Amino acid sequence: MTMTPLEISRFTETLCRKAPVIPVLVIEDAAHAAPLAEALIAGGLPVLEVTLRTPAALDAIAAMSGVPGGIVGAGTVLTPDDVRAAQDAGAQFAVSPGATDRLLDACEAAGLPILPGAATASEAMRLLERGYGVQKFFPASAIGGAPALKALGGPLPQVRFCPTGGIDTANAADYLALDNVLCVGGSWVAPRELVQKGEWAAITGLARQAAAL
Ligand SMILES: O=C(O)C(=O)C[C@H](O)[C@H](O)COP(=O)(O)O
Repeated sequence: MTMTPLEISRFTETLCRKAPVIPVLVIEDAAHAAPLAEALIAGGLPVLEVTLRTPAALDAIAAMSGVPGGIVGAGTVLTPDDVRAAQDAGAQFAVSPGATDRLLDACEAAGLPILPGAATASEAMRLLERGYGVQKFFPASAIGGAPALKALGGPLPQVRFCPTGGIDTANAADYLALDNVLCVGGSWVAPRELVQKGEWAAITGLARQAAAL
């Protein structure tokens, strides 16, 4: 079923309001997917983004989709093929570092809500013109961090963001304090080493801290 940009924006706004942090997950072994999802959900982070950057990503999305209480999406969605593959695997939403018309067309046609990325006023305006009032701000810290996002909020207060890229416990609160920030995305809640070692309780601890931000 197709979705309009407005319907997509409503969906992504609800998604971004579920918890202050969306974990960005790079999964190398699909066997880690279900326990990792359980650990993050137990810590209070139900919205999970699995980046399509590893061969295991689609299997990981499929495995995580079976975990109760979670909402699993695909990150690094770049092409219409990615949109199809993510949806087939069970992804309920897509996240992209930027946005192209081809990608947005594919998501709308497939009815896969997308959180499209913007890094400048012109990119944010272009998305807004098409009906996307909820956007990812990427790569957040490298392009000026919370002060840059606050400045964008002056002329563009109607755009709400999920900043991602270089965010961790030390700076997440600076972003979350802004009126135009709904939530932040970050990989810090699922460090590679803890995932490799299967230290799920430690990951639940990090999730709990993030959920309390
Ligand atoms: O490719 C995408 O769609 C992404 O979502 C990229 C991520 O935003 C960053 O890779 C997360 O950045 P860190 O939290 O600094 O590790």
